[in-house]
Amino acid sequence: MDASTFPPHFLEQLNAEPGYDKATFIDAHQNGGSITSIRLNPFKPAGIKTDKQVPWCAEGHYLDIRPSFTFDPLFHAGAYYVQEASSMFIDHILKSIRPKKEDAIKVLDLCAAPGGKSTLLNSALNSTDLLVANEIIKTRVPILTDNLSRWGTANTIATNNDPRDFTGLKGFFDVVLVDAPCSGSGMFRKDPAAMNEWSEGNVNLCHQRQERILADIYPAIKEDGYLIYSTCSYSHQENEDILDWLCAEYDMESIRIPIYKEWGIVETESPLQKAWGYRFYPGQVMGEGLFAACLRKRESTGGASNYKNNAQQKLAAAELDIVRSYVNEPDNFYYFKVVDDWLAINREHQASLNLLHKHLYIKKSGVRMGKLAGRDLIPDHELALSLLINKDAVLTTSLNTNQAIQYLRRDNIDITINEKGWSLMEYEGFALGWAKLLPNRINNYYPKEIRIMAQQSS
Ligand SMILES: C[S@@+](CC[C@H](N)C(=O)[O-])C[C@H]1O[C@@H](n2cnc3c(N)ncnc32)[C@H](O)[C@@H]1O
Repeated sequence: MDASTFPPHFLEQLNAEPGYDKATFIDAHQNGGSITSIRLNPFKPAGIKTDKQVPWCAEGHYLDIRPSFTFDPLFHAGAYYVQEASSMFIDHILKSIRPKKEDAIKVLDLCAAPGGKSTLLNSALNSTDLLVANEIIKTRVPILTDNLSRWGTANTIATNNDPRDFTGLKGFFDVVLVDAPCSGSGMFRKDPAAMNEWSEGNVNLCHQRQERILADIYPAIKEDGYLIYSTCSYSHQENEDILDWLCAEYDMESIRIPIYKEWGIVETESPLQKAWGYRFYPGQVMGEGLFAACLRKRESTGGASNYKNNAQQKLAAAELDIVRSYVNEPDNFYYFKVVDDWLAINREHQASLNLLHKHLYIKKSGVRMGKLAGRDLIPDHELALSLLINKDAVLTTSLNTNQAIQYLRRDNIDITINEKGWSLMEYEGFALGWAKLLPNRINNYYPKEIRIMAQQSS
């Protein structure tokens, strides 16, 4: 890749951007190779050996070689997420604005699929904090809910809404992340084909869409709450100009995020309002292109105090007892039914859930536990991957690597087991899903939609 490979006018525009160094940038695109990084799940510590830590995220690690994640059962168990390192800076922003996790907060990840930043935010939250992960595009919701399920927590709600649907939730969120759809130049190194999509016209369209999204979501931020804004674009129009527009249009204050010089991140100020932003250039940081900024809302746009709603479903006590027996510390959860499915969410979020139901199209809430058939629970995949499952209440089967791959392919598993009934299928102590053990065979219940389809190269 040389300078002539970039789209016309792209490098010219970059020349004017703060902190940009042409030679380093082009060299990183020509010779930089690809950087592999993962982020460990703090709720599923698996003792994974890694090479070097991502400086701005304690759970982020670089790998010297890119292994085949598809054929690693721990990946499917949710022990880690494969994430580009610069994106993990959002963790640093959240921890900077909330150094102590004292009062519970409500966080919205507005543009969430496939869920990289949702699982990042979730890792930094307590179970008493709520994370709402929203994705506007329906076909992108399943990957988001799968990734949240793998992470295993019961304090998340996934929704499928347009940003304007949140206007009824005035002042509801303490923190809103808008990881905006953008022109994507920050991903050129990873995905050179994205260069064909880039044009100045598209940058302008992205800018307009970003303003629309932010205007729609602004009322849902609480007074003194925070907006974290990020893009994977280098364009001023999508970054500093957006900060200028936000500060001019609304009563927002820019928040300066502490960074170390060694990290290689460029701190910028927007031209008019002097709002701080953070630019990541490949070659200067060990990661791809990113822009991030944080602002505090200084005004009230209504809401917040009215949000009390404790509508309770009538649940049969005998059924509830069965469901609770599958849960560690069952008093920590609120149980409810959606059609025949039982679900559980950290109990602090009952009122939020009821309220969100009135405004949004909910695609996942807490953990789906399964259906009752008489006194038996037909367990759901989400329950297997969740942190709330009481392993003393179920059979467990340990699989070696080959058996785990057979299981994840939804194939027959070469194993002899003498027990009968639903069994949690585990690899190195981490649950992968369910199987039903029958006298002469094992029924593999790994979900079809996420089974491994690829062939392993020898
Ligand atoms: C940069 S991606 C999000 C990546 C995600 N935050 C992550 O870290 O995994 C932007 C997301 O915004 C969504 N999107 C596209 N148009 C949108 C709109 N008008 N309003 C809200 N979200 C939109 C896209 O479907 C996409 O999932």
